[in-house]
Amino acid sequence: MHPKALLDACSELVRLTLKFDHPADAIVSRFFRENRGLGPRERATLAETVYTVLRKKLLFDHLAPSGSGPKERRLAILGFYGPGDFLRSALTEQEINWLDQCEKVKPEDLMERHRHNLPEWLVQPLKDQLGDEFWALAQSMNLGAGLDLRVNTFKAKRADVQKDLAKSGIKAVPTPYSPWGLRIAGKPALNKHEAFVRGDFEVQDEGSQLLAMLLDAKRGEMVVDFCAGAGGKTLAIGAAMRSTGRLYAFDTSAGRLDSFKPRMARSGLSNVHPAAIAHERDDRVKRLSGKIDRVLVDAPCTGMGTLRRNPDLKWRQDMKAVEEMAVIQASILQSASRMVKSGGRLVYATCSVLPQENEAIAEAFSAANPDWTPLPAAEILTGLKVENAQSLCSGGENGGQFLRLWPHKHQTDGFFAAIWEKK
Ligand SMILES: C[S@@+](CC[C@H](N)C(=O)[O-])C[C@H]1O[C@@H](n2cnc3c(N)ncnc32)[C@H](O)[C@@H]1O
Repeated sequence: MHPKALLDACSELVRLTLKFDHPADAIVSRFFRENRGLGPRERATLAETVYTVLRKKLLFDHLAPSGSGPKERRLAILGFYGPGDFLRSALTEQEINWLDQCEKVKPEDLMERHRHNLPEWLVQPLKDQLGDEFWALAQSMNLGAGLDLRVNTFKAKRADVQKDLAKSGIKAVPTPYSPWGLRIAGKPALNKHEAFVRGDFEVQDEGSQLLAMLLDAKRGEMVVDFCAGAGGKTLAIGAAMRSTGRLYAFDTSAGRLDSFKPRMARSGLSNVHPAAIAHERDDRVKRLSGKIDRVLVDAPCTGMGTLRRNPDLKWRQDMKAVEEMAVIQASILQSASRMVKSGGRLVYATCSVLPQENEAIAEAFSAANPDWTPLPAAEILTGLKVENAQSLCSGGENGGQFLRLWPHKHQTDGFFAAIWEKK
């Protein structure tokens, strides 16, 4: 595609995304469906340009007014993903001069907000938790996420998948914490790879793998993944159960559960039972009261731990959304907990880095439910032979109570988990 046409397409996609009326990934996918002639490199340029604009929106909004032409074009120029010469061949002389000026701006000349590119409502809760480390987090949140795989241990061994990938020139190394994970260099297309089609692996962040591990589901048990969505963690749990017992995958979104079906077929698991529920007090849930060995509540959340992948979320939410989410999270956790039998395990997890959705929910649950014993995440993970498990945790008397993953420290998305055992 001619550079000018590609820049025009980038500007149009920036314009569509900045309406914030749908999630950015849905808008990008739709644009690709409607423009089927786009090749893989053009798609990469379009997607990365839009994501850079979303990540650095405050900086670019600050720089854009000094240029001319439609605002979305100026933003697309600032965020353009590709060689500088290629971009410049699409620009007018005036635009080239403006871009040169923008590229000379030094970070020390910028205000804080133009450096961290985070909305004010999110900055203070992060600074309160992290102090000086806030800047390392802000920086890591404004970079793209890496690519992790979870080996389907029901079908394959990690070392064999690693060798299979190497044969096709894909470099993969074991993830530092999850015994199921491989970290891939770069972003190779994997969905047509033989090992993927065979169901030997799924794409899954190492953090999500650790959440599934905390449930520690065993062969033959009755287990519920309460907010199963497209089933990422369900598949990990099902493989840990060696396709035995019964694993219910509940979600209020039938659409998400539908997209789980092809993944389930690939995985070879026959113990998974997906079921759409109307809400957390659905009759299906009530019927299982006191019957389940382990329940995972991977609760809906603001997703503030996933800004590397979903940078639009920070502009589409606010503190009011966090507070509303907390009410839903508490209600789901309370309902889901009723299914657990005596001696059973409950795990509450989010992909948020905000204490309102994490520690506050877990501590309120513990206070209101004295018949539950909180279990320390660090001990569970150490027992499962996760190296340096303590470094993944925080809270409680010795800092090992909750799983607390951070992009800048652990190269995962931001995740939280709390665990209890029913007395
Ligand atoms: C964080 S996502 C789950 C991701 C999924 N566990 C995975 O690993 O791919 C949260 C899910 O909760 C579902 N959800 C929202 N409200 C719910 C409710 N009241 N009961 C059960 N699921 C709910 C959403 O549809 C969404 O799929």
